[in-house]
Amino acid sequence: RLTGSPWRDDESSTGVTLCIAHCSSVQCITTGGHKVYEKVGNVLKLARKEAIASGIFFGTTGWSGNVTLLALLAYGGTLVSRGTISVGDLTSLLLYTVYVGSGLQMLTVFFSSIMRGIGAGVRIFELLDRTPAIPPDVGADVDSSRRGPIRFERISFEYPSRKGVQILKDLDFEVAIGESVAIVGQSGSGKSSINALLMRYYDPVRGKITFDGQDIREFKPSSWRHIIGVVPQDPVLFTGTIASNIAYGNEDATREQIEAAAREANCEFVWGMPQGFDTEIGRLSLSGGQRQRLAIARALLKKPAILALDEATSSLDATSEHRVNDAIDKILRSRQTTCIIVAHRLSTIARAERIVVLEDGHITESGTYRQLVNKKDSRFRTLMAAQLNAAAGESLIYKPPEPSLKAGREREEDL
Ligand SMILES: Nc1ncnc2c1ncn2[C@@H]1O[C@H](COP(=O)(O)OP(=O)(O)OP(=O)(O)O)[C@@H](O)[C@H]1O
Repeated sequence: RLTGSPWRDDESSTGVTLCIAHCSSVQCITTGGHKVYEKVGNVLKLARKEAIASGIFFGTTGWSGNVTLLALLAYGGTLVSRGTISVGDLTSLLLYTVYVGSGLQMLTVFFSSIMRGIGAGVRIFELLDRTPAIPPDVGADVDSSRRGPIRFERISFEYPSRKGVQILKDLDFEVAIGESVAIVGQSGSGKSSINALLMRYYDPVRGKITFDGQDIREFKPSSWRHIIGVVPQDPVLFTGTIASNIAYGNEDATREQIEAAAREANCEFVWGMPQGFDTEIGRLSLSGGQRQRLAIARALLKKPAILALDEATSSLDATSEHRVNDAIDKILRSRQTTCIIVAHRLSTIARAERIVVLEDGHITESGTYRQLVNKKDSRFRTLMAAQLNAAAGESLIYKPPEPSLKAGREREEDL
């Protein structure tokens, strides 16, 4: 209780923090931010309680201090008038009492500040003391120049927070060096979970993932993650310059390397900015497509052995999607990097050399774009029916990317 403050009320303070962080969503969903007022109201109630409690405490101590002084003055005055003590004695006594009293009062203020500090510290230390299920610095280092196939061997997986719900069941597939594989499936089929396992945010319940024949659990997670470039659906930017955002995680990168990665990722918009790579940006100060391309540049700067694209084009408009797909194409064409692409958009999926269909936690279909599209009653066709029909209708308008791969050539004939 002593270490508490209104901000120790986790539910309310987390609610307020979330509401402020996502204020635009809150405003459009609740048309007036009622939730924010509700949460702020809760915090305000607690703050009022705290203010009343400290008001009573400081009021009482201040009042009793003053009453003590007056009593001393009255009693001391009578002693002086009787000649028992001198005026000097009384003055010294009063001064000492004032010093000791104000010292004690400062001690109580200091004490309450310390208690608040301890309260805040406890939360931080609770977090720091948590033992990660996957220690980030235990295991063998992975040489950043190492290349090899990735194998998902009979993987079964369930989230620790949802025991008993199997997300992946006996998942078995391989991605060769430099190959690009698109994972397709219905929403919630477990596509992103495959990436989460690859990144070792979680370990499978059964089975193993191997890289170059070695179980990835033998690698030090921080070192393993260093050879993987990730482009998520909603990339996070940090407050700082564009250059520092691209170089995030690669602090030793030179300006030339940063610019080369930006060029490869089609970040031409950076050169159009008044301060170029030194332009200061915030969390959301670029468009979705620009953020996506910046994330691709960030991933490319690592020269990753594996590139995991997780719905990188799902939320983009046609122009941004085209620019991002073009950047992805350049990577696929170089064949230096093994690519695992989780995507919903046909235009992105069709760029991969091989497509695997994920259903009910395992792979139900695998093949090139052409094989799956031409296969009668294929699951891929059912899943992509709407987009395939739209693509068929627009086949005269839709221009597929430069076919650098065999699969690309096949796909071009089909679209
Ligand atoms: N952190 C988590 N804890 C518990 N369950 C989760 C977690 N993340 C995802 N899930 C559940 O796992 C299942 C698969 O989720 P996943 O995100 O892998 O699907 P997805 O195929 O990528 O979906 P989408 O295409 O909509 O992104 C879903 O049922 C989801 O509710």
